[in-house]
Parts: sequence; C-alpha cells; structure tokens
Amino acid sequence: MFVLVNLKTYPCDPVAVAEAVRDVNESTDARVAVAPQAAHLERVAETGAETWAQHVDPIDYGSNTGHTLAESVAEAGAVGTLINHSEQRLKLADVDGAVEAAERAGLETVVCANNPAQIGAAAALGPDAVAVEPPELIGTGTPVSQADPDIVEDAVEAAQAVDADVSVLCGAGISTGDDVVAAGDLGSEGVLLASGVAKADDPTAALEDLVAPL
Ligand SMILES: O=C(CO)COP(=O)(O)O
Repeated sequence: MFVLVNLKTYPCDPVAVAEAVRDVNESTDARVAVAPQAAHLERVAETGAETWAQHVDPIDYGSNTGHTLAESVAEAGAVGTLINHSEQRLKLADVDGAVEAAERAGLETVVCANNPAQIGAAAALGPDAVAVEPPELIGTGTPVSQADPDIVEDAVEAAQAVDADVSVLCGAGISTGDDVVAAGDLGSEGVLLASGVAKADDPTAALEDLVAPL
C-alpha cells in the first residue's frame, strides 16, 4: 500500500514529519511519502523522505507569475505531485496540462477527484494514479472506507474501465491502520491522508499505527 501524507498548510513542523515518514518507511513494506507545501519541498526532501508536491500548474518555463513549475518542484527534490486536489481544483483542460507538465519534469502523478465519474475522466488523462476523496469527509476523521465504501469500489471500477494501468488511492478521514486495511480491501492501492498525521500530537506514533497492519 502507498501511504501519502499531505501536509496541506497545517502548522506542523514539515521537517519533523518528514523525518518520521522516512523512519517509518524504513520499518514497513508499505511505501510512505510526504507532500509538504511548495516552500518546504527542498528542506523536506533533504531529510531523505520520499517527497511529493501538492500541486503543479499546467505551464512551461516563462511568464507565469505566482505559478508552480513542475521542473522547479522536481529540482527541489519532489518525485511526484498531486494534481486537482479538492482544495486546489482545476478545469479539465488544466488537469490534462498539469499531468503533461509533471510527466515532462519526470514527476509521478496522482490526480484527485471527488467521485467515481470524475475518477473515470481523470484516469483517461493517463496519470500514474487517481485518488478519490469525497470533499464532505475531508478533515472529519470519519474514514471514507467506512462512511462510503461504495465510492471507493465504484472509483476502482471506473478507473479500471478506462485504463487498468492507473492505480486507485482513496482518502478523507483516514487515520488508523484499520482504515488503511479497509481501503485495501475495497480495491484501493493506497491512501491519501492529512489531518491524522499533520494534526497529531505525535506524528511518528500516528504513522506507526497507520502502517502497523501492512
Ligand atoms: O484531503 C485529504 C488528503 O489529501 C484528506 O484529508 P484528511 O486526511 O484530513 O481527511
């Protein structure tokens, strides 16, 4: 299972969480990675943790003030990027452009979507993976695998119908190892989570719990 920890803009110490991600990754068969804010990418990557960006824009080098260039993210040490997170939604054409930009820069891609229909559309753009995250469950602590298991199974089916090579992750409210196991039982190949680690008093303990059954 792939466990991708999105730090959003939570007021946590990104380097401390990254060190915990690195250490826990070494102690498990699961793949554990962290997605800090763009401004923290370099410091986080220097810890040796697998580092992801939260977003890249559908742009190339040039006059794009305030945008995030995929090549710069890769140069800062990211190996992959989220695209179209529910908190950073893009138009379909821009999702397509961002996937293209990420691939140009050698970044792995996870395109987020709210529901199975959008997952099918996202899978058609040829990312490495898609992630279904019902927005109403994000940050609630109620795991999608428990509150809405059908959405995960339907997302897996929708992605496979379009492109069987695209992996499916799920997210929203995931915070325990049991949640990760439940996500896997529904056909998901990984989880995307944030508050369960970024807002935890002890992020290392939270991460250890997440991977314990894997
Ligand atoms: O948006 C999410 C991960 O990208 C999910 O957030 P929570 O884990 O806080 O529900």
